[in-house]
Amino acid sequence: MAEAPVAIIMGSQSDWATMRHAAEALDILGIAYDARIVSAHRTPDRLVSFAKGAKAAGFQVIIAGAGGAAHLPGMTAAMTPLPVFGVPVESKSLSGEDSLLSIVQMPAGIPVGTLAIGRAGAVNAALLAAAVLALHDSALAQRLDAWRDRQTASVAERPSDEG
Ligand SMILES: Nc1c(C(=O)O)ncn1[C@@H]1O[C@H](COP(=O)(O)O)[C@@H](O)[C@H]1O
Repeated sequence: MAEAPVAIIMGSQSDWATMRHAAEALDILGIAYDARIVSAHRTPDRLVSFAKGAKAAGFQVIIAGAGGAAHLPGMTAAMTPLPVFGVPVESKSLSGEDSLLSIVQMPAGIPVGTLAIGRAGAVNAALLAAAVLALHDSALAQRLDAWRDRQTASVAERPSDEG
């Protein structure tokens, strides 16, 4: 079994600026993860070996971030029974709409849980991964509740000039 229940994979080093927000959210929740660069286009053999072996390696959830022609989440989902959450990384040319559409429009039968473009999507992918793991981990469920309580408490009732 892998020591980390969550794999964060991304198509390029350049995606880490976005995907590190997923990693940070997992850190806050005390969830171990393994972050790797895997590209359906540039490292296809690495993708096949990772995706086919992910369950046997002990991963329980996969977060996959990619930009542009973002085939990574869908191709990963095609080769593993594990839940895959896809994060569209904001691209320079088309602002991430290309990434979003590449990830979200999967054919029936092979699902990818698709998040928002960019940082919000990366954070929410981590929170969804946490929610899945919390179904069978009551201590984590309590940490997740506490995280939400802190978020709620941090929202002021009125706007301030100081921001
Ligand atoms: N979409 C994919 C895949 C894939 O889907 O397998 N592999 C790399 N890429 C994307 O190419 C973009 C540009 O990559 P570079 O910055 O390395 O040129 C990245 O956002 C990456 O996710």
